Amino acid sequence: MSSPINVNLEEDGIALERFTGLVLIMNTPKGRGVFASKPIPAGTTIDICAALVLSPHDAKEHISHTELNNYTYNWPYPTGENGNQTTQAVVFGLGSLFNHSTHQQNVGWTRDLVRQVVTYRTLRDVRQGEELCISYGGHLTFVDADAEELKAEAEAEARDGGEAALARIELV
Ligand SMILES: C[S@@+](CC[C@H](N)C(=O)[O-])C[C@H]1O[C@@H](n2cnc3c(N)ncnc32)[C@H](O)[C@@H]1O
Repeated sequence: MSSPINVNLEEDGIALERFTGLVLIMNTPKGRGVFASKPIPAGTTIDICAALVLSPHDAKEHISHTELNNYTYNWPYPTGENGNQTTQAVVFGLGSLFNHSTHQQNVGWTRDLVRQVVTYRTLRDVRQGEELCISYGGHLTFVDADAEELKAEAEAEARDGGEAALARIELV
C-alpha cells in the first residue's frame, strides 16, 4: 500500500462534483451532446472541470491545426507587468462536451484562473430529456444546427413588431 502524502485536504483540495443524472447522446444534429436523464433544479453544479492552459505558441502553432481546436476555450495568459494575452485551454470532463445554444442555453460557467478549474451550473430548471447547452459566444466556427429555428424566431419577431419586444422587456 502506498503511504499517504501529507496534504491539507480542507485548504488545498478543490472539491470535485458531478451531477449524476446525465447521459451522453451520440448522434444529435450537433454531434455528441449531454442530456438530462432526470429533472435538474436551477443552480445545480453539473461539473467541476480541470483545465490545461496551453502556451500561446502551442495553441497557435500546433493545436489550431487540429480537431482539438474545436474543443478549447479562450483563456487569459499572463505576459508579465500585469498584461494578458488570450490563449487556449483544454477543459477536461464535461466542459469539452457541452454544445452551444444561442437562445436556449441552460448552463453557465465560471472560471477560476488561479486554480485553473471551470465550474458549470444550471441557469434555470432543466427538464428530463433536455440537452445541456452553454453559450460559446458570438463567433461560431461552424454552422449552428439551430440556425433555422433562430431564423424563424427572428422572422416571427419582425412580424409581431413592437408587441413581442415589449413582452420580452416586461419579462426581464
Ligand atoms: C466542444 S465540442 C462539443 C461536443 C461535440 N458535439 C462532440 O461530439 O464532440 C464543439 C463542437 O460541437 C459541435 N457543435 C456544438 N454546438 C453546435 C451547434 N449549436 N450547432 C452545430 N454544431 C455544434 C461543433 O462541431 C463544434 O465544433
